[in-house]
Amino acid sequence: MSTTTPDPLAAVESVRVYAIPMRTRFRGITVREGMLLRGPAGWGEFCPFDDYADSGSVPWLEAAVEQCTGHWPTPVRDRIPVNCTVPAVGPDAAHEIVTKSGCRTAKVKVADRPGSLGEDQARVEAVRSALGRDGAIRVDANAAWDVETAVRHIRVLDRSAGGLEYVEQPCRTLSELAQVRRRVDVRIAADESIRRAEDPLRVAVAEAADVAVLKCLPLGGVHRALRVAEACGLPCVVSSALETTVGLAAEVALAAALPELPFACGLGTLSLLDGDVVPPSAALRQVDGFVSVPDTRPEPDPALLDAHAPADPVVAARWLARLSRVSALLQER
Ligand SMILES: O=C(O)CCC(=O)C1=CC=C[C@@H](O)[C@@H]1C(=O)O
Ligand SMILES: [Mg+2]
Repeated sequence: MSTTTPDPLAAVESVRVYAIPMRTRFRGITVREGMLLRGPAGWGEFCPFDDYADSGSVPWLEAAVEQCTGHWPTPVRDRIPVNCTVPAVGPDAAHEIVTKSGCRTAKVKVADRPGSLGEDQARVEAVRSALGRDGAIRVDANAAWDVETAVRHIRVLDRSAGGLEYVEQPCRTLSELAQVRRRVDVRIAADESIRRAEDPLRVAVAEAADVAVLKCLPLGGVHRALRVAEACGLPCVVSSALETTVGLAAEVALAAALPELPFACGLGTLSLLDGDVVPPSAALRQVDGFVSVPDTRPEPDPALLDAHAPADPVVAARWLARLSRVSALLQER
């Protein structure tokens, strides 16, 4: 017997495509693209990175639909401590990013390319000099190392940093993370191991990591991410997926609702984008290391939506086609 599942986009009233340049190349991205969906509860953001196939983009769509049709859980805090994010830039630029941010925690991208250890050390040293002794430094290797390289580089970078708060995703697999974790004195955080897992609710991350990084858009929404937090049983850090204020609002809602928030969150990322879709007064920008939890939903400014619409119609057509394929997959589930 076949059952008809409802069209996931049935409640969506309109969609807009955006293309916003990045201030600095980040994660290989120079222009952040995505879609905004308007529904009865407000706006949602659908913005899977290019390396997410259609099946991996389904949770991103679930998150967008949750945003524009659902409700947020009750917040337990009214502001979120955040880290500044330092891309793979030179030491002077890294120093300036940290100083200008006012944040007391910095997340530094490392292992951007093979043979980058010397540059990584210089970047981390510059970040320490900008933060002073009492700031916290974490590094993110985005799964670039094998176990031996990870152990060696983590020890070196821990010394350069004068102590690392944690290392995010040093290697690809959970078993590699567990091996590294047994051999270094620095905490290990899992990001891709959770957000790219087939079933994030069942990832046995406890042996492999000390901290779980949660991004609610790739995890299928705020409510699903809260269940992942509970299931993994680790302290959680909420980190953005480089969204505009619309998607960032969901990440902030997650961080606001988590029962415990022992570390700063990676939610100061609006400064990486050269533009936003809401007026500056409503932008979820960090100030002195905190993002305030808003009590209203983000409302894009029509003029900004127009200003950030992609100039090339091929880009909009590509996103509309992606939305339609991913929503068909979601409907099949
Ligand atoms: O956590 C932060 O400080 C900012 C967000 C961030 O670093 C990332 C956002 C999205 C994709 C990424 O490759 C990257 C990450 O790996 O955590
Ligand atoms: Mg990461």
